[in-house]
Amino acid sequence: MSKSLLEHINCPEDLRKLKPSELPILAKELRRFIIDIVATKEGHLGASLGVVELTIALHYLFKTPEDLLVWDVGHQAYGHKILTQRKDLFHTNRQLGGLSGFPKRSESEYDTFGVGHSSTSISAALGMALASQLKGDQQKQHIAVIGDASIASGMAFEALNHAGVTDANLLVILNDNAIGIDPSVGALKAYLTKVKGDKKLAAQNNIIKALNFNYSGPIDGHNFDELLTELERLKSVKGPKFLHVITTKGKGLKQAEENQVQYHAPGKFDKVSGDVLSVNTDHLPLKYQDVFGKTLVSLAKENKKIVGITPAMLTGSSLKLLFETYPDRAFDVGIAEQHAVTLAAGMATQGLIPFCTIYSTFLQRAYDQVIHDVALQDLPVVFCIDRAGLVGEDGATHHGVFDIAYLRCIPNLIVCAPRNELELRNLMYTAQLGLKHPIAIRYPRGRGVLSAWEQDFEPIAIGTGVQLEKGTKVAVLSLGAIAVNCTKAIEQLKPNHLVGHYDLRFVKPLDENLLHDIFKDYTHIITVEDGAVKGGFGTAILEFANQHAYANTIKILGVPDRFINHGTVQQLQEQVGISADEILKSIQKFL
Ligand SMILES: Cc1ncc(C[n+]2csc(CCOP(=O)(O)OP(=O)(O)O)c2C)c(N)n1
Ligand SMILES: CC(=O)[C@@H](O)[C@H](O)COP(=O)(O)O
Ligand SMILES: [Mg+2]
Repeated sequence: MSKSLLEHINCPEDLRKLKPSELPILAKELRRFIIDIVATKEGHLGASLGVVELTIALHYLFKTPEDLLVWDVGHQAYGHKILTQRKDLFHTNRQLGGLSGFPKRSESEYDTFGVGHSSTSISAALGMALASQLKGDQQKQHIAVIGDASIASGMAFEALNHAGVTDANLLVILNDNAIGIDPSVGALKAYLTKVKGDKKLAAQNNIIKALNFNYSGPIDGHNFDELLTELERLKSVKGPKFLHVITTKGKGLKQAEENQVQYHAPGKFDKVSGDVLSVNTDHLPLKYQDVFGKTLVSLAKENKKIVGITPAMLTGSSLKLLFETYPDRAFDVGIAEQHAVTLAAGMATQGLIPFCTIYSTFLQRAYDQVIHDVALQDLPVVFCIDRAGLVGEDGATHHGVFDIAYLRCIPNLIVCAPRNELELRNLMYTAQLGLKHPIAIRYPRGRGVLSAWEQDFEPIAIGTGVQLEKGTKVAVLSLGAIAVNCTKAIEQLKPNHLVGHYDLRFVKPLDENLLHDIFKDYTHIITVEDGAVKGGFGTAILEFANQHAYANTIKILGVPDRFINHGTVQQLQEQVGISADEILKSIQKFL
């Protein structure tokens, strides 16, 4: 039986031995390879399928890894990984100990820049190009591949603005498929749509040319003739260049082309039919994101001041539920976390109650806006911080483990975490009752723990915790949803009189009355959080103990001072010592 082309290819040097006429065959095989593995191992699908031809063309024509290729976000880089020495390992993608789902410098010399968060590629590639210039290297090519949603972000614009006044050897490739995770938004999207239909506009009234780039395109990103001809030409064009490529997200798998939102990361699917494997989830608790979305709709019905804001995670955060009910009161601002936060601040100055929902990891990008625009002016913005804690397979770039530490030090800001869906609802309810300060409510990725999550709203007094279990010797203090692991650990000790369990709920302000009682009643304290130990919840408890000269032993469980890679949430919690079993071991040391 004759071997496939892909079987012969371990690295781009092998690829470069192929004839141009063989590339479409390779593209077909590469697509099949990606589909077959992602169907069972899960991961990001649509984006990688969309850039198969572009990936092959880039490695075919450029001399990678000497020429530097930077992928933006990196969720589209599966083809790149497979063609750059990782084909045999690709089945381990995103699993514990396996390949990362994103380019990563420590994984391969072909991964020139670590990514996961969007809109960094132009800055990084420009930095590399300027470094080459300073080193006197005239030969090296520097290429950033960025999507239409990612290029609309502030960071990407900052980089274009800089690049346009340099003579750096930089090629920016815009992979325009008119969609991010959800359909792309904004005036730039409208402009790009017009350019696709009206080539004259691209030639005359061109926003990229105005920034001093040599613009070409739009070209068909699935057509090798067009791609190879244009990329070859651009190799010898000096200075900053911009190639506008049109592709279809999910290309080559019918369902992925037709349902681009779902097939961004579809979970398991049938590799032959392409259908997503339907799992009956009726008996399972809702996802936290849906409790947020549904609760916001209920609150917005009663309180006309409520609006919702998301930076490009309309589906992921379930803000789409508000959008479907009140389209005028829900804002998807694109990948623009900084803008989302300051937009919320502006709205709050005018008496609106903005619920700004942002993944914990992406809020990192808007840190100054949280401090300078919201907290400093004490504006009552409600931050609903989704994907807080370890998120699993997306890994180090996406774990939401820093927010407790980076928010707790900000004056005026209330920081809390619901233990379950009811508490999430009640905290959201409390937040729109005329609160005079900003509040951050953090909750995890995935499902909650309750079946009866929808009950009458009850306000929660700010800065109050609750006793879940009374003990005498060891007090376990948890913050938020990680309480479930503590409960499971303590249940294994039954009959238990020694171990108490308290959900502090608020890391700021702390429930000092409750803490005084705990420190008086127990000798040993164990704090548990799904966040960074340095500066986090446990540290807050330690500060309290020091301030009041308590001498109890305090053990802090949480995410240690290193980046945590990918794996299932359960595996990673085990690894860092916050799974039920690991918490139990820590408790037993004090018994
Ligand atoms: C700073 C940041 N915000 C949000 C995200 C979540 N995110 C990942 S991919 C994506 C959409 C990217 O769209 P685009 O750049 O058009 O690439 P495509 O998926 O179409 O290939 C978003 C919003 C992110 N990775 N980084
Ligand atoms: C690549 C990226 O940043 C997103 O696609 C992210 O993986 C979404 O995470 P959730 O699956 O938690 O929505
Ligand atoms: Mg796109």
